[in-house]
Amino acid sequence: MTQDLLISEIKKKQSFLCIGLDVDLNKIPKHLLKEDDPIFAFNKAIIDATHDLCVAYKPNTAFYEAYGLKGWKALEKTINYLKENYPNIFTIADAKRGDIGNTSTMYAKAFFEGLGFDSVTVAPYMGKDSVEPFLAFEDKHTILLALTSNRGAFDFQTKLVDDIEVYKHVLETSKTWKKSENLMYVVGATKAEYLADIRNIIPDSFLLVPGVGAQGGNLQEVCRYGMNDSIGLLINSSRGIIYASNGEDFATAATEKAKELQTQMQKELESYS
Ligand SMILES: O=c1ccn([C@@H]2O[C@H](COP(=O)(O)O)[C@@H](O)[C@H]2O)c(=O)[nH]1
Repeated sequence: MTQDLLISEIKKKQSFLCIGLDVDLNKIPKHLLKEDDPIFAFNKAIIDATHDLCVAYKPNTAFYEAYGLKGWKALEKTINYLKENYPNIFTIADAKRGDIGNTSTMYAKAFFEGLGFDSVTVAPYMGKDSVEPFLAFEDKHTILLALTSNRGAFDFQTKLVDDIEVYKHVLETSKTWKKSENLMYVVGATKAEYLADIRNIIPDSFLLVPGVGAQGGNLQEVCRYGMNDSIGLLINSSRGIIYASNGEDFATAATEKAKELQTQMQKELESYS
């Protein structure tokens, strides 16, 4: 999916919401556990109930890998369901991959060709030759971890190297890589105070921003410092939407939570334009 199509969907839906499909069988409604494939049944219901309100879905692969072959099959069914029914929705495999070049190529093939995701999250730690194999894929997007939402982000990402924070090195250096136009970046909503500096380095890139809701990030603050002329933001919420209720009404409860965020996003879009 091209970035232009993503931007036009954001404008059409007045939403830059990404919904995280982090399925935990201990948290989904009990009545779904008797389905053949409870993970897919849950995802299908959530997607059908929320697709009008969001522009992206982000399954975190850990939640599928944890259930072995059944989990991986549920992930495949979920992405196929999205592609067949809602082809204009942007899909993100939150897999945080990255390895030596030939291995990265295989990871990229697995997520872009095998599963058909539009994008995958990648860790920058192993450098240029570990990321460029992902960037080589046409109309696919590599979402590089820049400044993450967790406390551990301060262990390395904000440390100074040559008087510059490591996450700034990641942003500056990655801009020099081949096909860097296919890059987007992860910046945690809990790090909104860093967004002005980040926008000085990468004014035009899309940011995937997890950490609103359960992690305490503030949507308005993220918009104030992170939005650009093409909006440039995908704000993710996972648990806050998909586990709004664990009863029979879980899908309606997810719609309501997604609607709350979409309404706030619409207000931000109106005040920005
Ligand atoms: O910096 C990061 C990078 C990734 N994540 C992932 O996003 C979701 C957040 O889920 P919530 O339930 O909305 O907190 C989850 O998959 C994380 O692994 C992140 O939180 N921060």
